[in-house]
Amino acid sequence: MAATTTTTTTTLGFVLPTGLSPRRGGFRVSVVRCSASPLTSSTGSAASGLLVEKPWSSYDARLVLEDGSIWPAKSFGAPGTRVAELVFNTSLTGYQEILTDPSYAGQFVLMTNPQIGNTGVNLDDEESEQCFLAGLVIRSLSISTSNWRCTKTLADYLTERNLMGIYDLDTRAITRRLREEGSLNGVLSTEQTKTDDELLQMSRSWDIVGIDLISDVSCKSPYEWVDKSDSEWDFNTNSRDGKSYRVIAYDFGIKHNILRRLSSYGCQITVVPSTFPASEALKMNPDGILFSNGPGDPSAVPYAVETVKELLGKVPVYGICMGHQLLGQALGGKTYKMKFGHHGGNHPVRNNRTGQVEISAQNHNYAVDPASLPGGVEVTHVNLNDGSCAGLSFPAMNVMSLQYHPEASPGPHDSDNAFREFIELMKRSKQSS
Ligand SMILES: NC(=O)CC[C@H](N)C(=O)O
Repeated sequence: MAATTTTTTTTLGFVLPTGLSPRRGGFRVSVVRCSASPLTSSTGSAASGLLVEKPWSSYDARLVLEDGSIWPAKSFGAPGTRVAELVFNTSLTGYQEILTDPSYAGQFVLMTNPQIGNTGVNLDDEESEQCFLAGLVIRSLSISTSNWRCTKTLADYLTERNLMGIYDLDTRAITRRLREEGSLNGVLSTEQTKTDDELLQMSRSWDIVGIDLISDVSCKSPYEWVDKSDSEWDFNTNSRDGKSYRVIAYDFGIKHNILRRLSSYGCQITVVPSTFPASEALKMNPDGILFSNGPGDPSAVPYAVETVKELLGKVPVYGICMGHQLLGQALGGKTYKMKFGHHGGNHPVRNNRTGQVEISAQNHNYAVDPASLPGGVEVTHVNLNDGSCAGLSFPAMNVMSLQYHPEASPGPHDSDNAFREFIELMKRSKQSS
């Protein structure tokens, strides 16, 4: 496939057919073929300083976005055709944790870090048993893999898990487009028999909004979780009181590091499916309940909101990400879809109670609208990039929640203290009962 068949270069670095010009909010044409790689030449010229293409790699894949742009690329995972929503992630490290975060179900993740794959993959950095995301989009795949924990290359890992991955496309230009136009649906395909128009129609006739994605990623039956964080990676250990708390964790797509952190803080955890009845959870006499992260639209899972409502006020609860959004709704608030969401390990959040700023790990496309919340519900944390709600508290019902990821994995650990706050909440509630 030719990398470029166009004649007009735009300021964003991609090229358009003659006579076309880009404009904010979309394109006048239905199909625009974009430059695959402005830095790479398939003919190769060492003298001109350009990278020389490897003879064995070719542009065998396409990413077709719903705005009509087409991005030729090279595939390094499984073959096939997948439709999903494209989001960009600004984390510099931790691609394996991102690949195994179930909250990415229904999405292609584009990494803004230009080179991925350097450290390969290992058995320790998994955040769930499976990869639920629809595919990985990167600028450059590292040609060498080097890490003492590495057991295989990223390409082999994706292929074994039947996951699509593409590289050698202009991820900066695509990221700018997502920031200007908002998240876009797209189709990733290695099938040469499908026309650009067919793929474009596929991307335009699919929508992530309104779909229940948590039922596919949640566990099917309850289980006990005992693993703690590896002592080599653990920190903050002085703040633990050594007491044990019984916690039920609703699995809407839970990341393992949430469970490891709770366990390290002294919790005995039973993980239950998203459909587990509230009455059954209460019969287990927990000290607290955690509502986990999870993929997709929080207003598409009313049954989960009902479960949260039934538990409110009966036992201390803690919501993380999807769990926070479900709590927001259960308290009477509304959630909305953000323009392009927050995905990365560099999001500043202000804790309104302490005035301190935490750099946090985030991954969400929806948020709770603070104006829709009833009196008594306090916005405890604010995302400093855009002022959106990043945390809630409703002391009258022992509720606390965060829109972001105190468990990091990947990302900074500034917010780990939130697990201790949940322990304090359970302790206070136990003492007063
Ligand atoms: N990490 C999560 O829990 C994601 C929450 C929700 N699915 C969103 O995209 O906003």
